[in-house]
Amino acid sequence: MLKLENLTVLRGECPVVDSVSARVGPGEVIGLIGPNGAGKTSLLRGAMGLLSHRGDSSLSALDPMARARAAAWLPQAREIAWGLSVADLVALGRLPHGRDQATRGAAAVEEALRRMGLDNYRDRAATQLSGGEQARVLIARALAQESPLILADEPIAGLDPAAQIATMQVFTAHAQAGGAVVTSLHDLGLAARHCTRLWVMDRGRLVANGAPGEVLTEALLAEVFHIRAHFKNTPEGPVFQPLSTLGV
Ligand SMILES: Nc1ncnc2c1ncn2[C@@H]1O[C@H](COP(=O)(O)OP(=O)(O)OP(=O)(O)O)[C@@H](O)[C@H]1O
Repeated sequence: MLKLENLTVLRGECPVVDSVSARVGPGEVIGLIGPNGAGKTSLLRGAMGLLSHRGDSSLSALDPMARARAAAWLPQAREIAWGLSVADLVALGRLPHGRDQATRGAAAVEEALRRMGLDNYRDRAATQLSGGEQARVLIARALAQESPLILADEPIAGLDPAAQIATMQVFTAHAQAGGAVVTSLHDLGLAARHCTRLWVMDRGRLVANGAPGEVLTEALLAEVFHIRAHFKNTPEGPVFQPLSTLGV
């Protein structure tokens, strides 16, 4: 669903993502983790073809409409400027499908509103919602797009705990229905619990790529995140708790 080959992303003249190669297949929820400035946003934007890059991303070669049908992009900046109703804003996710899918489109919008718990918000002006509510509307817009792949940049930042878990569960459901998600996030506990695989970025490089239990080692947490943490596999899934910072 996504293939990155030696993807190097430039900000101006400066490479901020260094020769990343990775693949995403159906059924995967990839958690893209790493410290501030590690290159997570740049990797996602480069993969979408939104930043100048060297190397290849299977998405960047597509024309914009085909790319939007292949992948929904949820950027980190989530200010809503248009005073549309929530339902109309979520319906914008259908644009890549043109007019010929009007019936399917209405159903997809309803499903997206339901999944993000927005049924009772449909007629509200999106600009008059709280920050977390607006974030849920934008996730719903991405779901309504019905693209097999979702690339999301910190989609759960600013959501309350229930909405964070619900969103990760929505991503899991999307993957289990044959899609895939790549989402950056800073909550390593949610990453460990809800992601099938983690990509760890550090100073522009992909330094680990594997199952949460394999990746979140004491050594990696110290080296990349400069923290000490408690990690335990429980019957309810992995539990991860950062404990203290380490000197850098
Ligand atoms: N517009 C820009 N121009 C130049 N350099 C930039 C620009 N935006 C980001 N950078 C630099 O690129 C590097 C990677 O930034 P990026 O936003 O991809 O990191 P990130 O891992 O998403 O960080 P965060 O967790 O803070 O969101 C950083 O060193 C940052 O300073």
